[in-house]
Amino acid sequence: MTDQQPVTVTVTGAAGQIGYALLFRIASGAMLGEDVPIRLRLLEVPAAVRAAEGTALELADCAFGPLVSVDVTDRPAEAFDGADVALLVGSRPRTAGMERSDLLEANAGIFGPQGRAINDHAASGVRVLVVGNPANTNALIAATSAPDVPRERFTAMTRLDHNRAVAQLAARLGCRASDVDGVSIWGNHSATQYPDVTHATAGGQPVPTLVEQDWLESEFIPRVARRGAEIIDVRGASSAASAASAAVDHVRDWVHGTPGRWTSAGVASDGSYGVPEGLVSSFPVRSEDGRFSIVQGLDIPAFSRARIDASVAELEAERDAVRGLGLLG
Ligand SMILES: NC(=O)C1=CN([C@@H]2O[C@H](COP(=O)(O)OP(=O)(O)OC[C@H]3O[C@@H](n4cnc5c(N)ncnc54)[C@H](O)[C@@H]3O)[C@@H](O)[C@H]2O)C=CC1
Ligand SMILES: O=C([O-])CC(=O)C(=O)O
Repeated sequence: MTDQQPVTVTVTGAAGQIGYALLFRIASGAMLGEDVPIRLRLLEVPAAVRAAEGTALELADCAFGPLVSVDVTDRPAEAFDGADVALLVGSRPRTAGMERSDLLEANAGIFGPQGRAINDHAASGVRVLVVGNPANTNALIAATSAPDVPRERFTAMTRLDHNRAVAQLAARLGCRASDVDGVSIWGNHSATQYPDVTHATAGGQPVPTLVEQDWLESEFIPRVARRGAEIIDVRGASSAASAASAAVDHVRDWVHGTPGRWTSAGVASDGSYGVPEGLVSSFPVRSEDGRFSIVQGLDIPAFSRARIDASVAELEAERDAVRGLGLLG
């Protein structure tokens, strides 16, 4: 028996494909540790509550040591009540004929109310990871709707992009993913993102001395930035298990730290590297004492500057579109 208080983890979109890959990892202890009791709260739309209840039955059947309870609801206030960690996965996918502004508006209708529910009901130290696309702007909407929660507690997932970049480098160099450090994802979780190896090392060697610039420009950067589309093309559905794994990595590192290395996450900009304050942009980050901080003092060559600026311009356009719809307060 453990006398530790259970940690409440809320997952939205629990009946979706990422939810199905994510919940079992969380319940097994992969995210917070095998000795940390977990209370799961699953939020779904009414039509998918029964499917989420089916997943809850399967979670019970795994007899995971850390899992204390699973509750399923379609009410955000109930789902986020006392939440210590909130994984916002459920979102409105883009469908045929939908303009980008329609997509932003539909998602604001989800992430605005969920942000308010987090503001009003979550635990005071809540940590929020937005996975549902467009993740960065959805995180901005949720954070804006939760004025009492510090901005730093709202993050967007670019860890999948980071992991993809690390994996591509490891494959190219014939080393293990764990030998690679110092990769940075900048900007938006979209095709404009900039996977940056300027400061990366592999087995302690600077990556720029190990790979050709031409490979970086013509293969590595577009491959990482368009990997989501490649998965959809080859798999016939968007990435799910890898996205779930990245979400587990993101929260685990946020809670337990990144001693001696760095990773990437979408965090509220403090103006670092010329990214307008408040935008939720991906940066290289370290995690210490339960907080992410942007890695400071990196040299940004002109090649990188142009790519960071292009992705940040897209984030500004998304923010302005949402603001134009009257959705940012
Ligand atoms: N940031 C990243 O790196 C990645 C983000 N994604 C995004 O994650 C999201 C989820 O992906 P999948 O699980 O594959 O989608 P899915 O369509 O299989 O599941 C989404 C689930 O969300 C639920 N949902 C919709 N509105 C909701 C609401 N208001 N409250 C609670 N639940 C709600 C739906 O009923 C559905 O069960 C998508 O937006 C996808 O684009 C996917 C891969 C990577
Ligand atoms: O591209 C998509 O729709 C899913 C996604 O965000 C990714 O795999 O990075």
